[in-house]
Order: sequence, then structure tokens, then C-alpha cells
Amino acid sequence: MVIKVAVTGALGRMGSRIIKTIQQHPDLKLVAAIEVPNHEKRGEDVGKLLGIGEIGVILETADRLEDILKKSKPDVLVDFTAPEATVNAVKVAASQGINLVIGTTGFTEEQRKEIEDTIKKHRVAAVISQNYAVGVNIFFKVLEFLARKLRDYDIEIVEMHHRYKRDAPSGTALRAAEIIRDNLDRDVSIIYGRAGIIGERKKDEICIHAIRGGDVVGEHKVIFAGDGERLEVTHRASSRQAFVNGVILAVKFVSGKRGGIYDTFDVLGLKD
Ligand SMILES: NC(=O)C1=CN([C@@H]2O[C@H](COP(=O)(O)OP(=O)(O)OC[C@H]3O[C@@H](n4cnc5c(N)ncnc54)[C@H](OP(=O)(O)O)[C@@H]3O)[C@@H](O)[C@H]2O)C=CC1
Ligand SMILES: O=C(O)C1=N[C@H](C(=O)O)C[C@H](O)C1
Repeated sequence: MVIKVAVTGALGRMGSRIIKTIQQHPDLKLVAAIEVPNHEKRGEDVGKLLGIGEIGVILETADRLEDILKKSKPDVLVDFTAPEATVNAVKVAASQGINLVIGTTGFTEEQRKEIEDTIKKHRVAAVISQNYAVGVNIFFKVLEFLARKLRDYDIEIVEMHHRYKRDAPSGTALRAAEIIRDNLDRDVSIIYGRAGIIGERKKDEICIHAIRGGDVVGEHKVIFAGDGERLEVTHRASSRQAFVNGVILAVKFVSGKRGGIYDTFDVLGLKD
């Protein structure tokens, strides 16, 4: 069976790669590609815009999302855009019974809740993950283990991304901090950077440090610092294809599912 896929953020760093990869999977068919309202390339063939030759799908814009989805009838909508754009895409797609793969990061608590409530209300299925790379999900599992074993160590997270990234800290760093917090048997708060006369480090905090620069695809390091030793775990993404490969698995996983909110642990069979 062929899975029909729509992609929002079609010309973005992730969206464009997702579309190119869909073209390499005979069991996936791109049926709609959507960009920001009033995009100057609206109406042009998306394959041509991406330098892979005509594919027979024209670039549409988000102001017409409802009609586009009604016409193209995708099984799954893949969204890597920006927080408000994702909230809107989820509302429109879910109301038409379309399942979702969501990769956008940087949501407020309210936006996250709105997305989850919408998915539940319309009983669609969605995969939501801050990081679709297989290696990062294994890194998360390693963090669960380390947090249980090194519970008295001082824990710090450092992430680095390209200069264009809009949100900080990264969704992955936030998820890593939550995983560690949930696996420690003591209360900790998550804080963001330090400056000034901060005094001695507090035991009950995990600090996230966000670095931005150049074309770095994505790096995450977690440091467990003890007395006389330090354990560091690092994941480095050198190509966005690492995320895209996970997205393709998520599309195949969520297609045809009846309802529910899943993550990449579900997709990759990593749930305990
Ligand atoms: N979960 C994961 O594994 C990963 C998540 N991400 C996240 O994905 C998101 C996108 O990242 P990236 O591809 O690098 O960003 P880009 O800015 O390259 O791409 C986003 C695209 O979405 C477009 N867009 C914005 N609003 C809308 C809208 N309303 N409808 C349709 N398209 C819209 C943007 O257009 P314009 O530029 O004109 O605004 C842009 O083309 C970020 O939140 C990032 O953190 C990234 C990599 C991996
Ligand atoms: O914006 C990016 O590029 C990335 N965003 C995700 C995040 O915020 O964690 C995942 C990846 O690190 C790349």
C-alpha cells in the first residue's frame, strides 16, 4: 500500500530533505507541499524548486491549507516549521482525520497542550519528537541509565547548533534534561546558563548551555561531574539525513494508526 504524505515547511532545511527522501521510497507518495502564505514560488513544481526535476506536485501555501488537504487527501502530514505554524497545521489536519509526524521544537507549554488536546479531540494518531535521529534516541536511553547510576553527580548539558536556529535551548537538550530529572531519585530544577556572582553550584539543578554558530547540524553533550572523575556522553549529527531517516520510519509507523500520541521510542521499539 502506498502512503500519501503532505509536507509543510516544504522548502526548509528539513522539509526539502524529507521531500527528496520520500521520492526514493516507492511505498510513499508526496501529494502536497506547503510553504508560508504568499510564498513567491507558489504554483511552481516542487521537484524543480529542489533541483530534482519535475515531480508533478506544485508548491502550495498555508493560507489554503484546509482546501489543499481536502483535495490531496494525505494519510500523514509531516510538519517541520515553526511553533505557531505547527499549531495551525495540527488543527487543520486533525479536523480532517489526517495523522501527523511533528518535528518542530520551541513550543510554549500552552502550544504543546493545544496540540495534544487537538490530537485527542479528533482521535488522530501523531508522532511527536524533538529528535528523530536513531542515535539521539539511544543517547536518551543511555541518559536514563546514567541518571539512575550517577545520581549524586553534578549534571550539565551543552548543545550547539547552526546560526539560523530560532529556539534555545534545543528541544533535544530540554528532553535530555527531562529524562535525567525523571530518572534521578532527587528533585532538580532545569536552569538556562549562568552569569554574575552565582556562588557555589547548587546540587539541585541541571543547567543547559546553548551555543550557536556556523553550520553545525546539531551537537548535544551531557556531563556527569563527580569528585575526581567526569563522564561525558556526546551525540553529533553531521547530516540532517539522520533526522530524516527517523521521520520516514515515523511516517510508516503512524500511517493507518487509529489514534494516540507516540514518540520516537515507540517508533524505534525503545519503550521499556
Ligand atoms: N525533531 C527533529 O528531529 C528536528 C527538528 N527540527 C526542528 O524543525 C523546525 C524546522 O527546522 P528547519 O527545517 O531547520 O527550519 P527552516 O527555517 O529551514 O524550515 C522551516 C520552513 O517552514 C516554513 N514555514 C514557516 N511557517 C510556515 C507555515 N505557516 N506553513 C508552511 N511553512 C511554513 C519556513 O518558511 P520561512 O523560512 O519563509 O519562514 C521554512 O521554509 C525547527 O523547529 C527545528 O528545531 C529540525 C531538525 C530536526
Ligand atoms: O533546529 C535544528 O536544526 C535542530 N533542532 C532540533 C532540536 O531543537 O533539538 C533537533 C536537532 O538538534 C536539530
